[in-house]
Amino acid sequence: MSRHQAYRNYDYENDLDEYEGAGYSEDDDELSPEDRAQMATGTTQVRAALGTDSSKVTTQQIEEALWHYYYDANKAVAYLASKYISPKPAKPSTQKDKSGGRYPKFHTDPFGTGVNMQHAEAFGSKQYNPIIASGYSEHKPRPSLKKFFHDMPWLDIPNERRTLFIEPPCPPGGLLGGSASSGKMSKLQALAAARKKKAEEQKSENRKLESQMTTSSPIPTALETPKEPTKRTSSALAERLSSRQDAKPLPIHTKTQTHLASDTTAEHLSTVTKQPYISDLSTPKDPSLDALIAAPSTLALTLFGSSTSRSAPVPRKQQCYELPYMRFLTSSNADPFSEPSPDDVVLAAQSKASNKKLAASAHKKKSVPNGKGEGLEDGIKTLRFDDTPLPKSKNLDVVGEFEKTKKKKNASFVVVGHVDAGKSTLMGRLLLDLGVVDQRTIQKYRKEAESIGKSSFALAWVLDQRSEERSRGVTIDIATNKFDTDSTSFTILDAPGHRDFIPNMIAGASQADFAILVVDATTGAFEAGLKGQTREHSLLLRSMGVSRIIVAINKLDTVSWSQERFDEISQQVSGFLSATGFQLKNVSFVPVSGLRGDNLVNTSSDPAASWYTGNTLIAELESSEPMARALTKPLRMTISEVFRSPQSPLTISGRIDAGSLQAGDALLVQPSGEKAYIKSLELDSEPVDWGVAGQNVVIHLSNIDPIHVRVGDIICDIKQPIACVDTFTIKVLAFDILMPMQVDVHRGRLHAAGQIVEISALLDKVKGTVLKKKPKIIKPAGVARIVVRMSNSSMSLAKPGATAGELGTFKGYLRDLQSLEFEAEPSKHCILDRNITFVEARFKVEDSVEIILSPR
Ligand SMILES: Nc1nc2c(ncn2[C@@H]2O[C@H](COP(=O)(O)OP(=O)(O)OP(=O)(O)O)[C@@H](O)[C@H]2O)c(=O)[nH]1
Repeated sequence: MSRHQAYRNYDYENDLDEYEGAGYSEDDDELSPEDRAQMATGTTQVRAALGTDSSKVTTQQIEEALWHYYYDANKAVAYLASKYISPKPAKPSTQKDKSGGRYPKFHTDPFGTGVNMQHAEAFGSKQYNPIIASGYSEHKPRPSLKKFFHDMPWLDIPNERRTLFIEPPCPPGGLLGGSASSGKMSKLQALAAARKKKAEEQKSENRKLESQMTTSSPIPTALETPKEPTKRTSSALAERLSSRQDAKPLPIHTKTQTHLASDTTAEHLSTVTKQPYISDLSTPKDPSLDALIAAPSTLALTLFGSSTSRSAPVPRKQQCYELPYMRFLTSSNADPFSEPSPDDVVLAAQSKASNKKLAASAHKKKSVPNGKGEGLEDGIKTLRFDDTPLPKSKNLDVVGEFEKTKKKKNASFVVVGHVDAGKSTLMGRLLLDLGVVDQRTIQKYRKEAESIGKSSFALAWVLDQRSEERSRGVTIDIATNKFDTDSTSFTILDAPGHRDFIPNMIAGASQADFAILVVDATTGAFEAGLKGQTREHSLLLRSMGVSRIIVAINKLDTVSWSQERFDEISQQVSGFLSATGFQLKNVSFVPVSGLRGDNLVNTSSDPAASWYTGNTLIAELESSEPMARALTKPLRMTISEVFRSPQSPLTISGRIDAGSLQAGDALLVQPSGEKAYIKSLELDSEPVDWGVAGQNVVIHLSNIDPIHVRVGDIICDIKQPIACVDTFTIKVLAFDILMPMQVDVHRGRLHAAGQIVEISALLDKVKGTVLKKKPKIIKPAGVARIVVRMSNSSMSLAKPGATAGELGTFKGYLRDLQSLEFEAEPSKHCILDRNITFVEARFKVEDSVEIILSPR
């Protein structure tokens, strides 16, 4: 039987019956062998001590006495002698225990009340003795109490040695009842006493003054003398109120009065509130008011003590008690708001300081020759209330500094491809082989992955850090990591392959110099990918201006390193990429196995892979030139993260697309148009003074409210800011039928609803000349110039993990942006609200464009 079953089957009633003694018998109280031995020895000793008198007591009586006195033969003898051998006459009845008087129950409380049974009997309190109540009473002579307790000396302490309970005195006034008058005073107490004395003096002076005023001006104010009470007010109460008024015209807190002064009752109430209702109660004018004053409760007496000596009977009216510590409130501190608070003091000092500034500025203006008195006005305008000091700039020649440094190249690459192509595993393995991640970590990941049945994902966990990504086995957001080779400092941007997370892939691609397109060589998987995200990602890369692609044909171990499979895939992908607009000289193919690490850092040792003699993946990465940096162009940086850091409540990060920046620079955040300052900045977690195009930097901003800064916004040069537009003209290559229609406009993680409002012209694909003006429709593969207008309401931020539904679908792209002209209309500035995105002609700077249109 299980433990649970045992509990279920347990017969509580039966057991409780037994416990309560329904079947109680003497046999149940058998003595232990040790008790028996002690009892036998004790009995012998008692009989010996009693001598001839031992015949007057039974063995049972001896045993009972021994039991009671814990086998102390002497005490048992004394007891037996007094009880049975020479008993005192006429003793109150005694009772026999239910168990035959053999057990200590005789003197103990069977209900656990802690009451000594014999003691209770002595007081004649039958309610404590259930034995008597249950009919077990027995008339037996009992020893006197004194005698009975003779061996308990603590009950017979002489009076002079007894502890006296001394009643605590009334609170003397020290905080928490601490001494205020006796003993040596602390400095604090002395200060408090001095203040109190001073305050009392002042108070008495005030009283004198008031009494003089009352006598000299008999015209009472409405608040000082209540009008006739309304009917609702009882006459007794009215009398009491008026008597209070008469009794003490104390200072009035006008704040409380003004609120309620609209009707008579309110006036009364306001008048009451103004009174410190404590002390005047003790001297009611009318003796009938005694009836209204309740006697203090016991609790009040305990808390506050008696206002007079308790020994003398106290007239009721004098039994009114002050609230604790109220009498220590002096006129100087009776009103806690009568003096400025510490905050008020600080504010006053600040306003004084700013007044000084103001005065100085006004003075300056006044001294200007025109003397038209505009100085003060202008001074107020220019007055800066945000007193955060502006960060100081070192005014460095950043480009010159950058060129002086012999730093490694910086390159970012995005890893894209169909879902489960093996992108994260490939990067995890690369980092392991490069020594960026150690074997122990991988072992740990392997163990953890095994525990959730995903052991094959252990390497992917190096980049997939989120628990959701790990449990689902898919990448959700861009994961970044860094590694260095001899020549270059690389930033990995591992993109999600799942179509639901396309916005995150776009965000990653927008920061990349080049891409690794991972293709799954497994039979069927490559074909599925080509219809899916292998194709889509390639198109997006092209749209983002990424021109260099390394195609990693992965999982070749699953096809026994078949060279034919490799060639077949290479051919198909080359054809597709060239059709998409990539130049094949910028595309390379590497056969790899991410899981086993073949051809990543080291050439494959598998004999089946010996046919490949080309570069490893890392060699291909090193040979890839990052995009040309637009160092001397105006500053442009898309914000990829906004967060709070220990250095600043507003920290942003992103890749500098163009230009340069340094600590202390003023920036403009678009589209909010708000100015900010660079407090400090970091590169690779190290504080630096400056940053240039191509670097991923962390910037701590100051002097701007965080509400003006969002992910996807652009940081730009304050003198050459980016223009915000809502209508723009672009040249597009149509992948689908194109006509005046609703579209989604995407830029990085931002997107906005838009509309093709006009098709200006059909263009020649090669020469770009106009073939037809204002065509109604453009067929797939046609090139056209169109005008797009964005709506002002649908711009939104694509949160990490946002699904395609939230962003609109990417069913097809309207153009290849490589050779586009971009004709933004700066006259139509985006000033409607923050929901309007803006478009920038970035491709003119770096030959890359971030705008994607998708049909709605
Ligand atoms: N046999 C074999 N399996 C591999 C190889 N590379 C990856 N895999 C397996 O492919 C599965 C998916 O790997 P991931 O690295 O998560 O794929 P991914 O492309 O990053 O997935 P998403 O980012 O979610 O699109 C895992 O079970 C890996 O173990 C390889 O070279 N050989």
